[in-house]
Amino acid sequence: MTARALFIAGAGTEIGKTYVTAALTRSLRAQGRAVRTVKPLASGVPPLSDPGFIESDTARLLHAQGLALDEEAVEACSPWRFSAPLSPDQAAVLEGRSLDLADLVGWCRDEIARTEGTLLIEGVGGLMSPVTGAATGLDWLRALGLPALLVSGSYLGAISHALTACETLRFHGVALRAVVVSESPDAPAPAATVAAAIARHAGAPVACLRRGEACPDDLAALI
Ligand SMILES: Nc1ncnc2c1ncn2[C@@H]1O[C@H](COP(=O)(O)OP(=O)(O)OP(=O)(O)O)[C@@H](O)[C@H]1O
Ligand SMILES: C[C@H](N)[C@H](N)CCCCCC(=O)O
Ligand SMILES: [Mg+2]
Repeated sequence: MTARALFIAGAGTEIGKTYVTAALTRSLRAQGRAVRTVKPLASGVPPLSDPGFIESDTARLLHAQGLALDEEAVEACSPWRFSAPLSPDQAAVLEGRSLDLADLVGWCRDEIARTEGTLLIEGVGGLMSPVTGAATGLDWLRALGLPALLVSGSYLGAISHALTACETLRFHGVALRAVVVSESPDAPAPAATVAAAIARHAGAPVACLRRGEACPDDLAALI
C-alpha cells in the first residue's frame, strides 16, 4: 500500500504549519478519510515527562489524530526530536547528536509505503531552513518527490516570503498543491487580503485560515 502523501512546508517558522496540519488532519478524519500525520524532525520538543511537552508540535499532531501521548506514539510521529528551540542541526549539536538526510528520507519513504490513505508530513521551519549540517528542508522535500502544501502567515512581509517560497518550489520542480494563509496575530491587513495578493502570483489555489478557525472545506477538498 502506498499513501497519497503531502509535505507541509513553511514560508517561515512559527507561522502556522502545525496549526494548519492539525486542522487538516481533524477535517479529513471527520470526513471518514484515513489520515496519518507525522513531524519526523522536530526541535523545541522537551521530553515527554516535561509538562511543556504538551505544547510541542508532536503533541499537537498526536492530539489531532486522537492518539495517546505515550512513548510509542511519540516515537512513531517524531523519531528525531531535539530539545533546544533552534534550527534542528544546531539543536542536535547541543545534544552531541547528528542527523543524516538519507536516514530522514528513508524513514519517510518507509512511512509512505506502509501508510494507507493520506500521509501528511510536516517539515521544519521555513522551506530552506537547515535540517542537517549539510541539507535544507528543500533538499528533503525534493528527495521525497512529494507535492507541497505551503503555509504562510499574514504578517506584513508575508506576501513576499510566500511568493519567494512559491518561486523556489517552481524553480526546483516541486508541485505546489496549495498555499494556506494562517492569520498572524496583530497583522495590519486582513488575512483574506493577503491571501488574494498571494493568489495573484502563486500559480496554485490559496486558502485562508482565520485565527482559531477550523480547516475550510475547500482546502480539505484539495488534499
Ligand atoms: N490560524 C491560527 N489560529 C490560531 N492560532 C494559530 C494559527 N496559526 C498559528 N497559530 C498559533 O501560532 C503559533 C505558531 O504556530 P505553529 O506552531 O503552527 O507554527 P509552525 O509554522 O508549525 O512553527 P514551527 O516552525 O516551529 O514548526 C502556535 O501557538 C499556533 O497555535
Ligand atoms: C524552534 C522552531 N520553532 C523550529 N522548530 C525550528 C526553526 C528553525 C529555523 C531556522 C531558520 O530558518 O533560521
Ligand atoms: Mg510546527
